[in-house]
Amino acid sequence: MTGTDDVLLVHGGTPLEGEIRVRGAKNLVPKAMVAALLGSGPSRLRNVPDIRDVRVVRGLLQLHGVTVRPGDEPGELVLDPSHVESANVADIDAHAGSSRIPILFCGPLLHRLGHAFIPGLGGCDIGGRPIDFHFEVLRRFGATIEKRADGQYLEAPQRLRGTKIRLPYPSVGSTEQVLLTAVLAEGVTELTNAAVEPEIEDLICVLQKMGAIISMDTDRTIRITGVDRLDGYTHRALPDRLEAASWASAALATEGDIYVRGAQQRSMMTFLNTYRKVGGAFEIDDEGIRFWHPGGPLNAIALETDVHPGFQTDWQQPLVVALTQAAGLSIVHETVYESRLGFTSALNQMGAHIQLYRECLGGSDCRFGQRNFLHSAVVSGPTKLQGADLVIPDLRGGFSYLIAALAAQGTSRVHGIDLINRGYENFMDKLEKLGAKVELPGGSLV
Ligand SMILES: CC(=O)N[C@H]1[C@@H](OP(=O)(O)OP(=O)(O)OC[C@H]2O[C@@H](n3ccc(=O)[nH]c3=O)[C@H](O)[C@@H]2O)O[C@H](CO)[C@@H](O)[C@@H]1O
Ligand SMILES: C=C(OP(=O)(O)O)C(=O)O
Repeated sequence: MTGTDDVLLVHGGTPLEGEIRVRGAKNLVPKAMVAALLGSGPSRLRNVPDIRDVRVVRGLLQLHGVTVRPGDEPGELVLDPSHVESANVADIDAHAGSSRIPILFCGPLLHRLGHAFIPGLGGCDIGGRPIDFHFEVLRRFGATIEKRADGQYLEAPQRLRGTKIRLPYPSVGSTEQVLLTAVLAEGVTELTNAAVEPEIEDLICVLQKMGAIISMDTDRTIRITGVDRLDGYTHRALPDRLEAASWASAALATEGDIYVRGAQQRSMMTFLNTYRKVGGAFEIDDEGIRFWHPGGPLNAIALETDVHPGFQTDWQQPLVVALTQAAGLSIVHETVYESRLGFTSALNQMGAHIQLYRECLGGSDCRFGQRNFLHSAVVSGPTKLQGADLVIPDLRGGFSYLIAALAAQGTSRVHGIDLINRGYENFMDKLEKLGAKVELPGGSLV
């Protein structure tokens, strides 16, 4: 999607109603695809969504000699790493800036080839997003790292060795870095202060199926006993709890009613508690979760994002749109990323009242409190939203703008909608199914 195709006209004021389906999680599937590099035989990954982050990793894996083809059922990929050793990676620069996943190729490539090149990373612009923990972790395993203008060059002079690591913060990517490196390292690795997001548990399930030995304690400690060889796996990816929560927030903000097939209670418990406190209704069955606005005013709340099992930061932006419709003052404290509230200025243009603060409001002190970052918000509601011209800043901010435009009176022009394809499968078709009045500038209803 390029040029004028990248703009969506949204005629707001119609509740979203109907059923959509979420498939495998954006924050698991690409990593499970990378894990296939560790196997000595082919892997089968099921429930793979057609999103850009998956396409990017597919391209990268193919460049590294992994054959990727569709499997027997829709959404199944077969990944065969038999030709990694003979791959020609000359075009890897073309993948610079495409997503955050290339950094996770380090461990598997170091094990297989003894060297790795990592181009510049992409991902959402919601903070500095350093990768210092990743490199510290890799050094501890015995890798050497050289930063050059075009990216990072890594080498493993000998087999990587298990080690003891304590993360300064329970970073998701760094925990995955440790897992993907430790499984084939010599000896035992003990990781403390690890992230324990459901997507990490699912990655551990993938690795265990491959032959890894990994235990997870209740105190953020993960122990990995390295093995000499891993096989391929067959795995069905856990569903995308972040996408499911985005549609739940859309139901609330537009006063709608959406059944999200595939949504799972277990990975969404914290979100569901918050949804209920705000005044949203939900009903859980074996196949999914129905989310709806039960009528009457919504409640203002105090919300703090955190690592799992806290309120996931990627749930924050879509829910803030619903909070503009709650009666009273809501407080939002973003503690995972220092710059994830910038999207609220466009909501204010639409009529919302959201004030940002540098202080840690409404909860515990976080890493950003004394450092001049606007990372707390006070949302005063309810406010009527009016259509506006909006430019999508990042993935979840972009989905929030779609929700706000759908909840608003009048028409909005939403620019940069292609970014949403990074993490929301077929979102245009889903909007249509839910009765959204959206139109491409050429005039055709989507
Ligand atoms: C592809 C993917 O899975 N993305 C998710 C992943 O991102 P990602 O894995 O990049 O996020 P992290 O959990 O690593 O980052 C959390 C915090 O740690 C900091 N940090 C991280 C690494 C590092 O080397 N140094 C450092 O300081 C970051 O700046 C951030 O403030 O987890 C985030 C937190 O749940 C989610 O919002 C993202 O959707
Ligand atoms: C921040 C996100 O993703 P990424 O880490 O891929 O940028 C997200 O999914 O909201």
